[in-house]
Amino acid sequence: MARDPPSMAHDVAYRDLGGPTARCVITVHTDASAASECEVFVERGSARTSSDRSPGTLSKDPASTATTAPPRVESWRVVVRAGGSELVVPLPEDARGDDDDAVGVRWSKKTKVLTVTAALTPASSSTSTSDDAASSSSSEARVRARAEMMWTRAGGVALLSSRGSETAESRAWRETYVRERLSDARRNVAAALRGGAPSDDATLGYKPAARGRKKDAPRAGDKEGVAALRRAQAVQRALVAATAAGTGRRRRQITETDGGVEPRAVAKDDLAKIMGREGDASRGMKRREWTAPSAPPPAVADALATRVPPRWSDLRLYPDQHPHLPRRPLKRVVLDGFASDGECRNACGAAIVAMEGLDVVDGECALAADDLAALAAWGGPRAADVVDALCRRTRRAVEVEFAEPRSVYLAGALLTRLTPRGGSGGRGGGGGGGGELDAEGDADAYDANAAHVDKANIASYDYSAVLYLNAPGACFDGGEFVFRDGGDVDEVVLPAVGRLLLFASGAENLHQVTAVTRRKDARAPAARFALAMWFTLSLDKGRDLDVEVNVVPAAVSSAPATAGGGVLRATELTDLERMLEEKIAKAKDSLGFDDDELAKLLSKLEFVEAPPR
Ligand SMILES: O=C(O)CCC(=O)C(=O)O
Ligand SMILES: [Fe+2]
Repeated sequence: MARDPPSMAHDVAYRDLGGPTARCVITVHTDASAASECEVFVERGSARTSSDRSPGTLSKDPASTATTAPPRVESWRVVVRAGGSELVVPLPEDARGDDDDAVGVRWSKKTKVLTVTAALTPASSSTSTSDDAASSSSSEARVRARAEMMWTRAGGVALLSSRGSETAESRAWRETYVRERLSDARRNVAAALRGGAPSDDATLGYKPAARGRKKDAPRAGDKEGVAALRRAQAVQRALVAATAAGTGRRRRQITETDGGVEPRAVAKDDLAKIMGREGDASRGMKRREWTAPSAPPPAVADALATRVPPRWSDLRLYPDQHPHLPRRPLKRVVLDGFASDGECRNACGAAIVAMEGLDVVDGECALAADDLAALAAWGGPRAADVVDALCRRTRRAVEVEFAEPRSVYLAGALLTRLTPRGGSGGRGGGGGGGGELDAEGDADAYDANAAHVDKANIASYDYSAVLYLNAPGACFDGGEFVFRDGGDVDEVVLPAVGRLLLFASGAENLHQVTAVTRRKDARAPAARFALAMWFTLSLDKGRDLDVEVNVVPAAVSSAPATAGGGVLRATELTDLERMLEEKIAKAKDSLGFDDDELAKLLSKLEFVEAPPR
């Protein structure tokens, strides 16, 4: 039966972000019934020919998004098509998208609202006369060198080979990456320094150092919610006390051959389910599987029996204490080869670039990775693509591994970078109970090294997943994941490139991460990268990866900045240098470089193209 073409009411808002950049938000209300009915194009130039058109089809599968190299940009407009309707939103004559800019597209099935977000700079600030070209070119080299240094300092060591030297592959990748992401870094640094820290406004809603842990915390007025969380955290404290590190704890290295769990090939059927439409069933994914303790340590059991009201089944602690609830699996799983080396490198690179300008607290920098539009704005479209694919694959792995018949939703994702903590180790490793709530329901700063229960901090978390993007050795020491079980056993999982760790988020999985340290002979700063993901069975607490689409069209990437094109202006570069200098000074503190070391590094690096070896 023929349907009327969907209607498309829309409005356009421009927001000044300070400096030369403005944000354009196009909100389209449509009665299209599915995201797949909508297409979004960014059109460049005045003529509408196929070569002028960079299609960014809003589809369920980001990989299917086609790209054509856009021509030189004169003007541009956004075209939205749904069914038989077409909406053309011309952007102001004097505006153009930043080179390499990310245009975010978000479709909400619930509200049928399509949001297109783009950052714009006035055309006048990006054109330059040919007189500028020469100075532009040498300044660009300087900025490149600085950007590369920043990259290295920020953790580019992730890409070193085990011998401590950079691999040819990673060098090629880094060079491309730095070139492609220079403008992102520039924007990030500018945003970061404008107000000390990036504001919400400058980051498409991305909250820099908020670890995502508070988003589900009850408000001060929500007495019951606060009380429930306090009870949860009381148990977390009891668990931490009952398994306190120190005397007599035994370490079991789960991922080592000696005394560990034997890895086995993942069955073909499971592999096909986990990889989904990504195919590639030829990859050598291996699984280790073992169990979490089925009962709490006696001291905790006592505390539960006397202090915890029965209705506190919210935390769904040990399943055998709550027989009326579905049994939660006690399984712990490690999947090796879950992500490819390339995916891990890209995710690391995304983290490195997107973390420019973000706060580092006790050596940890965390970046919300579940808001793809924000991630794209910070790390570039490729960042969003790779993280999106990894989250979707992880969701499938959770379903397969835990034979979970219910729908599993993504509740949160963080890209994390752990570097050595300053001073004498601070609060690290002592088990302070990460992210505790105060009376108002406010969480303390999360402490990456404290023993904690994920569900005691965010009640809606049901499954936890950590994908390791780099490994100890060349890059860092320490940074082990430790399950702190009753019975005096510590079960240790070592990070490895592409290794995924899965466990249920409840109290049977008290865990912590040991401090990241720098090797004595290390030539580069230590940094441990991971993508942590949490899944929930509550629809209203998570994002349905099957329904909601949050795709950044690759279409908006454009030609790399060239001196001849006059894309970068000397005045802007001077600003950038100053900003980078400030950033370096900040990095100095967090990475523990002293002034001499830094001065040496700076003098060496001023005009070179390559980072230090
Ligand atoms: O990075 C890791 O290995 C685990 C991090 C973690 O436990 C968390 O973020 O909740
Ligand atoms: Fe955790």
